[in-house]
Amino acid sequence: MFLSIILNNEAGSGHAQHSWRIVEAELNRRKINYELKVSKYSGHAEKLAFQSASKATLDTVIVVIGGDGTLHEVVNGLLKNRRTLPYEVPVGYVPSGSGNDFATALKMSTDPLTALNDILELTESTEINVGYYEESMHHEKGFFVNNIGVGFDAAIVSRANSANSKKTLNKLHLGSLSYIFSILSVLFSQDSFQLMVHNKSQHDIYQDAFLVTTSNHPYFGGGVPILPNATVHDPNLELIVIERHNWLILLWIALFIPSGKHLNSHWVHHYKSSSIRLTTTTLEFGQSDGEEMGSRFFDLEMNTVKYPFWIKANI
Ligand SMILES: Nc1ncnc2c1ncn2[C@@H]1O[C@H](COP(=O)(O)OP(=O)(O)OP(=O)(O)O)[C@@H](O)[C@H]1O
Repeated sequence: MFLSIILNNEAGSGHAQHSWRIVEAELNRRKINYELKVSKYSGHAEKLAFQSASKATLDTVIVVIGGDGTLHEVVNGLLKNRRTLPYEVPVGYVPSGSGNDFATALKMSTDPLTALNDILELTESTEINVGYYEESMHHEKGFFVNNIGVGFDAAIVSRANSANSKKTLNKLHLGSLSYIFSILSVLFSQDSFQLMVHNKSQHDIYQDAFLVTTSNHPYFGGGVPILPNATVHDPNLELIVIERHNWLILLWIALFIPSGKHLNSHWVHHYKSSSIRLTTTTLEFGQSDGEEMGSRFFDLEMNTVKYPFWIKANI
């Protein structure tokens, strides 16, 4: 086995650096062949993944050390170039981010040594469903391992990334504080919007959509089981639409999320389908696996594709 490692030192407010030190020592101790590529800027891991896969051999595994955002970039680098690459190089993962929703969904260990040993012990890849989207307004296509959100969760991502305090809090390893401030400020300031959901022959219009998330598995926002029955092994995607009438109702719905009973609420709408299309009539924030899509009109069509992962999925 040859490991092509893609490391994002910034992930998990520096936690990935700590993971790498442990992984490096173990690889050297066991005399495993590897190369290291370090992501130097946002979007770089996508290019690095393409480079690694372009010169891969049949025994290559690309190992991501980072968070959901780094995994997202690597998967995009491989899947967007699927037709030109010589092999479908499997993706291994040492979860080292802040949220680690993909790892939570697959019940993967977040201990770097255990995650590495799981990779080294495996003898074959597992095919997992990954989300695919086409956004017609901007002629944009891409893949997601976790979810695509329009509205509330995307506004939080945008607010957290632009908060002046973020860099200072990250340096103090208090990045999650800037996230909490962002949730509270978006909860009170974000307006509801008009949304159309097209699901096969069904067309629904919501006048007061607030949280609109299409997911490949249960978790978003760092372990919140928003769609408890979704799974990466099912080619169907799940969509949740939460309407906003007042913030007290939103808090009431949030209280039921841990038990999964929020799905029974009058203001919560749930879809499960192999293909989902969403359109908005106002400018809204979007996010894909926690990466900003910007504020824009959306005409978003989503489905899933399969890709081999070198991951010991415990589900
Ligand atoms: N060298 C780099 N310097 C700064 N940012 C980078 C670098 N390489 C990648 N990035 C960006 O870092 C961001 C954070 O990475 P990632 O999402 O993996 O970690 P995280 O946010 O801590 O984890 P999670 O998404 O699981 O909460 C991503 O938006 C990615 O695009």
